[in-house]
Amino acid sequence: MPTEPAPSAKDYPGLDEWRERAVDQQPTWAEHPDFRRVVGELEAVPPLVFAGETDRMRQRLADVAEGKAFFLTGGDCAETFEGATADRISGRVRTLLQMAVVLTYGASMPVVKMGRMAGQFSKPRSSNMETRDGVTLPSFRGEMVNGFDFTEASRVHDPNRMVQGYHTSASTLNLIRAFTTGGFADLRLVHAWNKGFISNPAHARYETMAREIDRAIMFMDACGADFEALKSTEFYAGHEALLLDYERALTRIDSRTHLPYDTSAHFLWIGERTRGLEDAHVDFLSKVRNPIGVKLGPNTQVDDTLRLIDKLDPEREPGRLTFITRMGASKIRENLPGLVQGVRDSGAKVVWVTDPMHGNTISVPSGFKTRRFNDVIDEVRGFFEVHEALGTFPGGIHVEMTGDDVAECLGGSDAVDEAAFADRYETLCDPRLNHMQSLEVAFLVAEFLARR
Ligand SMILES: O=C[C@H](O)[C@H](O)COP(=O)(O)O
Ligand SMILES: C=C(OP(=O)(O)O)C(=O)O
Repeated sequence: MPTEPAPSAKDYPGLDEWRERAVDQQPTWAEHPDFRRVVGELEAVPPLVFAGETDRMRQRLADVAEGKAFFLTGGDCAETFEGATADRISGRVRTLLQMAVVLTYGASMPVVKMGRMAGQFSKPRSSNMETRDGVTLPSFRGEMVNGFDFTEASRVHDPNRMVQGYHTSASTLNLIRAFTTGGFADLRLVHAWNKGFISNPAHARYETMAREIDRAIMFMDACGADFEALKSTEFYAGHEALLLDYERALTRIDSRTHLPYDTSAHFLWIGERTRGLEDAHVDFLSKVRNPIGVKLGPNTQVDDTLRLIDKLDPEREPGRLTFITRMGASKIRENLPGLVQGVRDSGAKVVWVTDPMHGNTISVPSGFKTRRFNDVIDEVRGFFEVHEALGTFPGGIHVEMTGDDVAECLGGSDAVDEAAFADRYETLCDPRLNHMQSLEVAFLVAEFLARR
């Protein structure tokens, strides 16, 4: 509860130092006539999350760092404003709840659940420009920056989109909170979460597991157990902290601790393309109290990880820092061990998470970007093998997924093939696992975890 008025973030020493550093992947909107007004508006809006919630998440992640819990993250590659409907949000939340149940039941381990949701509206891109049929326009950078339509007007970087991003995040988060605390996430509804999804092998396997959970609950009920704890669940929101104008404008000084928190989400991560040690993103996130993540690609050196730890987690606080590795299936077994070993030997307690999506993107001749389900699984398997060999804890998984029956990643036991892309490829950026592929990944991870 607030005790005394908190100072303004503007006066917090060092919080704006990032402005003097190199900053990559940003929109070109500083000269836009609405830019200053929009930033002022965002500096005045209510925070999206309470600082105390982010502290609680940091504690939960400290359990992951100690090997006592598992960290599950999933959601769209790029959220869309139009996609923030009750059906779509509930589909993603239900799928994540199902994945979490599979993991909790299969591995007897608490799961920290986070949606790449309520803020995942900006994207780093390989190229600033996109050319189609001889016409070149700025690349799509997420709906908080510009539009997906390939027209000059739509591709303009418009700061007003940040306000729409904030409001869409607020309504998404509101529904997530309603779902996860208002009865929808009650573990006794474990069957109901499966309803409405297309019937398939993973769906059937989930049904069988849900029946076992039902029996266990009935048994506990007969023994007089108290089910209060089953009625709701903690669910966190995170996104890539890419747009520093937005993240800084939503940073508030917490009235309890008098420290800065980025209140746009509970958890923020720095992408592979913007994790330069002396650069703006690392500097800015080093100043906020949220639990934070850094994506690590295949070229990461152990020295990079140690220097990131010094900068982002100087107190070596378990739960503060998560490394999200995205090496690619063919590289993880070679490149990950040195990093894990170096970090372990330094005494730092970070959370290790695998993102088996971003190192496995391919393009097929028809032009679609996709990922092979087998590569995704192979990277997850490699992640578990490396940690097993080193005696460290494989702390979590981070996937791009949706509750919808899309066809964007190839394979799975109800095999998606390229022909299906024509009708069911919906992502605006990178390909996501569909509902069934997501459940399949969860069953596999549960098996790997249980085997430990
Ligand atoms: O999600 C990650 C990146 O934004 C994405 O992979 C970039 O894709 P691009 O290489 O097509 O720009
Ligand atoms: C851009 C992303 O990933 P990476 O930084 O690993 O490329 C992402 O997760 O959306």
